[in-house]
Amino acid sequence: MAMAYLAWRLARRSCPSSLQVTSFPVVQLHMNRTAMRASQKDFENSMNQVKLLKKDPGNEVKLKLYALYKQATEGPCNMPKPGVFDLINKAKWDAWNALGSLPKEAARQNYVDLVSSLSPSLESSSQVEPGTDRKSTGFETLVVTSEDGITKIMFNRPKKKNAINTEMYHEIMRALKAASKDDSIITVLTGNGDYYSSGNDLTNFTDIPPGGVEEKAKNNAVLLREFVGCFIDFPKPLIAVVNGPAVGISVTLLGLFDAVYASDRATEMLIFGKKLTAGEACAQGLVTEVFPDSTFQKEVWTRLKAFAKLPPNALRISKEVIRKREREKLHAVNAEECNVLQGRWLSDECTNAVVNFLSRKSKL
Ligand SMILES: CCCCCCCCCC/C=C\CC(=O)SCCNC(=O)CCNC(=O)[C@H](O)C(C)(C)COP(=O)(O)OP(=O)(O)OC[C@H]1O[C@@H](n2cnc3c(N)ncnc32)[C@H](O)[C@@H]1OP(=O)(O)O
Repeated sequence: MAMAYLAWRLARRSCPSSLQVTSFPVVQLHMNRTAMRASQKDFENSMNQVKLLKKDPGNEVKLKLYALYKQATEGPCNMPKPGVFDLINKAKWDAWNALGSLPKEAARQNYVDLVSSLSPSLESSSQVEPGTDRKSTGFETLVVTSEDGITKIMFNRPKKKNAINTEMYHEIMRALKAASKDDSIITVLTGNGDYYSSGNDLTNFTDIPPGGVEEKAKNNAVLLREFVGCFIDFPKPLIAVVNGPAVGISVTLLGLFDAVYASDRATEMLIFGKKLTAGEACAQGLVTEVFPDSTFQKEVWTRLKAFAKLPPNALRISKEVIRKREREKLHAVNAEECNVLQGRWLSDECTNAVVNFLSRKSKL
């Protein structure tokens, strides 16, 4: 973690204005009424599409749809918690409650995204013009969509606060590689639910291979180096839309983004065991701009859509000019950090921290 922070400081030092340089001209746009209606219309279309589904999407998806619908129409869960034996209502309550204070607008968007991911047959009935809104399937832990020149990679483990498990590390790398080659202009990372991400999934440390913990630590270090390397080498403007609290590696990675927009609901950015509010992270240069949660999605996506209309080659070339001066150093710091981490993962301090977290429920 310390070294990732160093990478961030290094990036900022060697290019003090890098956030600004690739944070594009400020375009003052306001959500117009057409856009707001379209969003509500998409939501209504999606509700109709759900009724037309030919295949049962399964209980987990149905619960997600239920929760997002309730959140989008009524806001945060306001029902008393059902008793333990009332299994169905308890599952519904849990799903809704897990969305925390996710804004209605974001819930509506997530509902639309989820519905359009459910069946390829829906796409033909969708009113979206073919080719303007594409969803990549084949991801278990992400929802990846491409629309209006923006590829959106959304962490999609809201019940686990978007903790990054091994599968998600691999899928993020795959999604970034695909986004670097697709026809989108900018790429956005964001989280589904009330968290941006709670960082490394601590259960990653529990699956020990036959070679023991040393082999595990070594494999993790190799993978982590490749993972962070994908962010260092990503060629297009990369934007983080930090919709809620962010922890650990999800925070340290922010230094490698070109712009970071945070909701003021991201009250916790855990770094070095210290909590920063989004405003404090902004003052430190880790976040580009903070928005009130009530207007966060609207303001940020309006801005991003405007960025995506900027000349793509100029954006890429600007990023390359900046990044090439620091790329070598960033890779060197990344390699060093992964070596240090490989040792730290074998320490008693790390084992104790993981065991404490994983056993905390049994202590209650
Ligand atoms: C490339 C491949 C390499 C693979 C591995 C090595 C990579 C190493 C990367 C670098 C190393 C470290 C950097 C880090 O990211 S360290 C930070 C790790 N994160 C944490 O310590 C946060 C732990 N979580 C919490 O403290 C809390 O959950 C919370 C985020 C403050 C939220 O609290 P809450 O009370 O609101 O919600 P809670 O009930 O705790 O959580 C809901 C469910 O989500 C599960 N969960 C949350 N975070 C994690 C996590 N990080 N790992 C695993 N599981 C997590 C939690 O257990 C609950 O699950 P359940 O409902 O009990 O089933």
